[in-house]
Amino acid sequence: MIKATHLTKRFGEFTAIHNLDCAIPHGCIYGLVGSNGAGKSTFLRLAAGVYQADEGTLTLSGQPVFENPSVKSLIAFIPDDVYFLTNSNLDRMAAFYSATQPNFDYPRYRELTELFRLDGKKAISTLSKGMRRQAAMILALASRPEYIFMDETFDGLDPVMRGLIKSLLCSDVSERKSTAIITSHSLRELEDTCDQLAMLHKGGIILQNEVENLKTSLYKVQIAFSYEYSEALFAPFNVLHCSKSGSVSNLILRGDEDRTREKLRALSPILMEFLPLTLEEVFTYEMETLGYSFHDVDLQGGPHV
Ligand SMILES: Nc1ncnc2c1ncn2[C@@H]1O[C@H](COP(=O)(O)OP(=O)(O)OP(=O)(O)O)[C@@H](O)[C@H]1O
Repeated sequence: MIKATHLTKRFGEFTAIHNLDCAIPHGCIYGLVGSNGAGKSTFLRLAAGVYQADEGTLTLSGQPVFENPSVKSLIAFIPDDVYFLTNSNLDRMAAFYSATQPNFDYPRYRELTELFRLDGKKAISTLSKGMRRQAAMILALASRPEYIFMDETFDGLDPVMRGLIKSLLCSDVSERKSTAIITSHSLRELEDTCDQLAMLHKGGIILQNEVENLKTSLYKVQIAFSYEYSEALFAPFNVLHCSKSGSVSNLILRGDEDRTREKLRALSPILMEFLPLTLEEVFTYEMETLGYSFHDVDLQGGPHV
């Protein structure tokens, strides 16, 4: 379990992470989505023990991580600007990792190098940005970490590589019960990989939930009646959003779907259709109810509502 309690990090007068709480269970892929400057990298650096919190705590399996080498040795951290030893190649980096990471797995390293078709002898300085990201991922997965933290990992990767990294991450987490935190600007990038999603905004988590709960928490209903009616007809329902055009209303609803269907049917509609929402739509409406606009957080691949 990764647990942050009232976590706060300041840079001088500026508070980058403010009173953040979260609990991430073992075997979970936790997606942290947020706009530029939201605090994603700062949170990951706190989780990886690179930064010390100014207030609050962050623990991995109950242990503080800052200046705690035994806990740090269980972590693989891929920062947004991946770092390698100067004049190094992947094989030399693997030798370095095997000396510092207690679970480094050479057969797995070779398997992954072949899978990614990277030449272990080639100088890292000559690899493309995307290839350097792949190299960092190989080293991270071959380290057999208990915790894997990836900052903007899919940036600069082509769709095939993105798919490969996502599937390797998912199988690693499900087979070994490791725990992953991945960050992105794009909700769409994370939704097919993560078990839980959190929206970070100005250093605080404003919305977090399991992806399955998010997907089923809200639904859209298109409904029409032959008689004159106003939006007051829907007062008994948990309506987050209603728009009416002629006799047809589009409703965004929360609550038990079967019961809602039954109650709406009792109003004798001439048309009634239940439609699923995309995750982006769910975030949009959930954030609206919290007083935020999805557009304020300025995510790439914004909502289509
Ligand atoms: N070392 C630092 N010194 C001063 N301010 C910092 C430092 N690191 C981060 N910040 C500030 O903290 C805020 C959060 O930065 P952070 O890098 O965590 O955001 P982010 O969500 O990862 O952004 P991006 O998506 O652009 O990478 C920003 O306003 C940034 O300027």
